[in-house]
Amino acid sequence: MTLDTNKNKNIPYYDVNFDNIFLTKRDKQGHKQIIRGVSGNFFSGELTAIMGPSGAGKTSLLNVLTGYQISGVQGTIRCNISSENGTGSLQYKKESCYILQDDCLPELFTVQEAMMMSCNLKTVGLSRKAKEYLINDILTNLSLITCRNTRCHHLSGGQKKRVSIALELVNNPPIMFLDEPTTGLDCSAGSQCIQLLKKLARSGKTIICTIHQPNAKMYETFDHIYMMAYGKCVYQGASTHTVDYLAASGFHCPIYHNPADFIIEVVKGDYGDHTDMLAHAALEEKWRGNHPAKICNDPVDTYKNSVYPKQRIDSIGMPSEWFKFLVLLRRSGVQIYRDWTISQLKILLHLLVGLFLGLTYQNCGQDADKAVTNLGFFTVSTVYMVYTASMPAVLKFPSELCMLKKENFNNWYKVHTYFAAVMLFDMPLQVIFTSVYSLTSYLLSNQIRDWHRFCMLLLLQSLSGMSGSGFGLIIGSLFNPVNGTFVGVICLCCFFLFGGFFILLVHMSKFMYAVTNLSFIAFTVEGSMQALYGYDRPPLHCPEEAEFCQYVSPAVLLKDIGMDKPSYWTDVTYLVCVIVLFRIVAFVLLKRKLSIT
Ligand SMILES: Nc1ncnc2c1ncn2[C@@H]1O[C@H](COP(=O)(O)OP(=O)(O)OP(=O)(O)O)[C@@H](O)[C@H]1O
Repeated sequence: MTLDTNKNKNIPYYDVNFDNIFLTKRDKQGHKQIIRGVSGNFFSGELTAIMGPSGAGKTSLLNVLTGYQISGVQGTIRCNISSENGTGSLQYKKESCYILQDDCLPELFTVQEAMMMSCNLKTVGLSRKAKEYLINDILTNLSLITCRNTRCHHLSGGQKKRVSIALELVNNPPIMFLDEPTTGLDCSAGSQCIQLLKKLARSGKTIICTIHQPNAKMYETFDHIYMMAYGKCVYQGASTHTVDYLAASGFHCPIYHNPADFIIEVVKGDYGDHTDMLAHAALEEKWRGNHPAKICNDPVDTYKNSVYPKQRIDSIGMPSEWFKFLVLLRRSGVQIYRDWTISQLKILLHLLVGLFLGLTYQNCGQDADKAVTNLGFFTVSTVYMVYTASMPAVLKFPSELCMLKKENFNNWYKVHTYFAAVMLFDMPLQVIFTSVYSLTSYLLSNQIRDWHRFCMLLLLQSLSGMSGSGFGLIIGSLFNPVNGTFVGVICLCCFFLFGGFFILLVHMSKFMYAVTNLSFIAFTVEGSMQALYGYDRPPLHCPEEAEFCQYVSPAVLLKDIGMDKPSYWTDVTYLVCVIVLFRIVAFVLLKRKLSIT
């Protein structure tokens, strides 16, 4: 279907046409029909508002039109992209962007930095100067130039909304969907936002947004109103035709009454249930405004000095996933550096805890009388490393999910690119944290001065930290932060129980001993004891004040606690496998979470 015939052929104009759309969702009572056979046309150059009372199905319709919601959808969505080059839904998704209600901005970055990141992730072939020029252009047009150096978490609600729009404008998408862009904004910021959208629409874009009861002036700004009630369309036409439409259906809008308020009152049922009658009346074409709305002759007059005069940005192309990986890697690095709670504070805490535990277990390392206490020290150290690595990881995905969902859906990057960048930063960070803790506690607890053994211990402790963070990522992908913290702690307690200290391996039944194979903590403790007491370590020192030292011989100690098999490298291999496995599972779960709609 070609909806557009007389527009400038050099510039792609995309109209969206949908026909007989149904959306059914399952809930406890069975199937619930949320959208009930709606159809319509949204033209380029027009600013369309999807309106309706709360629960009418506005967001659901937007989710369906954007492709955000796939399951339970019936009907057809067409866009003249498909009729032009046959690339269908993929191309439609590429040409459109969806700005969700929550802004989900990179909080620790300035507006300028966030824009540059968006540019780097969505454009290729532009010099840095050209990118800066483009950013300047967009920020000027969106009145954001004065806050370009402000970090996103310091922006006002209206500024945040405009930054969300600015980030998507970088690659100049011809179709823009926005879910409640004025929610949370005051009257003037809301009007400013709608004026901006109108300006963008006039540059040739198809702009569709959901909106809650706008004031009369804002209502008139919209070219096209798509009114919904109870999952049906009860009016589609120009905002200026609303009063006439309602009058033709027998509802007379009082003078000085906001038509937007009046039509909502009518469709909500304040004057009786007339949904079916209005749904039928809404099929009439005559209420539609003169479409398509007049498009500026110069399509880039929104961006007067644009670096893309009369040229679509997609002709410049998208960067490779490798380049995006590098951009995301840098973003992760800057984020870690700027968030002092996940970098500087953690290093300080690891140092302090290392001092505290080192002093608590002072002189346990070489004292034959305190050999079993030393086993406690390694268990506590492993518990500490695993716990401190896993709990932040439990919160990692939930805290970034909003931004990840938005950016991934709008084709900024693929999930595996994001995941790889995040993981690459996580591992060296774990090694740094572990080194700070291990070195301090190792020296203070007076362990054997053998750097080879220390390095073996460090390797194991680092691997246990990475396993812990992998475990945390799995929990974070499965549960929300509250449930995740709870479930995570319970699972870790079970792992700790089978760690080989709270109950010695030699005191377990065969079955329970086999269960310890599931605990990566058991492997870490065993490997640590092997590293420190194995490999023909000379006899331990028995202090004079002790009457009898049972464990002068390290080999006897290892035998008595059931860790005498030389298994250090097996333990290392096991932990490496656990790290890989946990991360693969976390990735699959994250991908699944992002695709559930
Ligand atoms: N997963 C679901 N299971 C069952 N019902 C659902 C589900 N998701 C949405 N609904 C129902 O679908 C209807 C439409 O929801 P939607 O969010 O699209 O409404 P809306 O018009 O955007 O409302 P609001 O203006 O309040 O945001 C509501 O009645 C809602 O309760």
